[in-house]
Amino acid sequence: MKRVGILGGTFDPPHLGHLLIAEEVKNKLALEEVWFIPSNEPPHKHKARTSANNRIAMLERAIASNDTFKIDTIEVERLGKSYTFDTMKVLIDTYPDTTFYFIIGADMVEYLPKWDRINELINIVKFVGVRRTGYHLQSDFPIIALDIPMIDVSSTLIRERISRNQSTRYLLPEDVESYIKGKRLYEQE
Ligand SMILES: Nc1ncnc2c1ncn2[C@@H]1O[C@H](COP(=O)(O)OP(=O)(O)OP(=O)(O)O)[C@@H](O)[C@H]1O
Ligand SMILES: O=C(O)c1ccc[n+]([C@@H]2O[C@H](COP(=O)([O-])O)[C@@H](O)[C@H]2O)c1
Repeated sequence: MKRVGILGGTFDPPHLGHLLIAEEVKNKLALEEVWFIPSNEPPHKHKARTSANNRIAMLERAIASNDTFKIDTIEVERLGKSYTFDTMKVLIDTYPDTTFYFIIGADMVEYLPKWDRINELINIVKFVGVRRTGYHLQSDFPIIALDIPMIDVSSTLIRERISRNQSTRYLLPEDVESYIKGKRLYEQE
C-alpha cells in the first residue's frame, strides 16, 4: 500500500507551521507524499478571507521546492462546505491502494468530537495529531499522536501582522510573502 499524508486547511495564508508539520510527519511515518487540500468553505469557522484561487496560488509557491508535496483541489472543485468525510470517501474510492493519514494540529484534535460523521470518518482514515501551543494532544478517538518540533505561528497571526504593517519575515516562505505583497492581500483588517 502507498502511504500518503493529507494536510487539509484553509491556508489563508499557508505558513511555515504547515510545511514543518507536513515534512516532520512524512518523515516520522515514512509517508511517500503529503497532499495539501485547501478547503472551499471551512466546515466550522469563518469563511476564508481570500479567494480559493489566491490560496491555491500561495500553496503552489509554498510547496514548489518539495517534490513529495502535492496539492489536491478536490474541495474547491466540489464547492460548498468542505466536510472531510466527503473528501476522504472520494479519495479512498479513487485510490484503493493507498492508506491515508490525515494530519491535524492539536486545536483540531480537541475539536474532533464535533466533526461531521466523525464516528464513520474515524474508521476510514488514520488521524495523526501534532502539538500546538495552547491545546491538548489527547483524544478519546484513536489518533496517532506525534512529538515533532513546534512552531507557534498561525494564519491569524500573519493576517494581523500584515494589517498592522508589521514584519512577517521568516514566518512564511519568501515566495508566498512576495505574492501577498504583490496582490495586497490582508492589508485591511
Ligand atoms: N503552527 C502549527 N502547529 C501545528 N499545527 C498547525 C499549525 N498551524 C496550522 N496547523 C494545523 O494545520 C491545519 C490547517 O490549518 P489552517 O490552514 O486552518 O491554519 P491556521 O494557522 O490554524 O489558520 P487560522 O489562524 O486562520 O485559524 C490544521 O489542522 C491546524 O491545526
Ligand atoms: O469535516 C468536518 O466536520 C471538519 C471540521 C473541522 C475541520 N475539518 C478539516 O480539518 C482541516 C483543518 O481545518 P481548519 O479549519 O483548521 O482549516 C480542514 O481540512 C477542514 O476541512 C473538518
